[in-house]
Amino acid sequence: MEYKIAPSILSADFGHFARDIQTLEAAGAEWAHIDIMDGHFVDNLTFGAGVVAALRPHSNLFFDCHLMVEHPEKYIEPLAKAGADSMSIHAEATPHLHGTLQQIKNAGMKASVVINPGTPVEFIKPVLSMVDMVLVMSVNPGFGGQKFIPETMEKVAELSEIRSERQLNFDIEVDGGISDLTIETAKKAGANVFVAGSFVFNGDVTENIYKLKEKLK
Ligand SMILES: O=C(CO)[C@@H](O)[C@H](O)COP(=O)(O)O
Repeated sequence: MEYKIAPSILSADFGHFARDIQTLEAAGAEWAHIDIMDGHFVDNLTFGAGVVAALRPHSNLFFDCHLMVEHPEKYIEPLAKAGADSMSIHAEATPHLHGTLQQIKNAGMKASVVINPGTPVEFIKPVLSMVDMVLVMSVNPGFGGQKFIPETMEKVAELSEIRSERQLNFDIEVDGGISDLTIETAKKAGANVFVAGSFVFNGDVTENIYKLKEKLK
């Protein structure tokens, strides 16, 4: 599995997204992680497909959109049109998980399922054969700058085992509290895509991405 750093623009300068996303690309980040929050599923409100569409002409990065919203199905068409590459939806957010993931794939995007720290892997077993990625939240969703929850890595290890047992192919992404101190723990558990917000944007972005990549060698 290829390792990927996916900086979260939740910690970027909201007045300069285009500039900051170009800095990420120049610094060697593989993906841009785009946190879409509706103020209902989580207590924070960010932006929607309009901002994704506005950023698309400024970057060739893979746009990894993490939907922390109720009714994620309503965002599929707008995000596909906006140029999103991937859409990650919370297992806790819809009673129609399988159908919504299928709709995402039909719209031409990669489909990913997300689980909160309190949600077991068991809950998403029925969709593992159809997803491109599983995102394991290593903090409770809604805000950047929170402390990494190490227990969530047990779920990363469990997913990694299921993947090899069932000969599946999905990426495993971790999100929340990832820094140069925690990334190795996530890597050892079996993750290959690492979201980092505050660690990347607090200080020199290029240097911070380099520090994360060094830990993956
Ligand atoms: O989805 C979220 C928060 O809900 C994340 O993507 C955060 O943006 C990660 O921020 P840090 O924990 O790396 O500061």
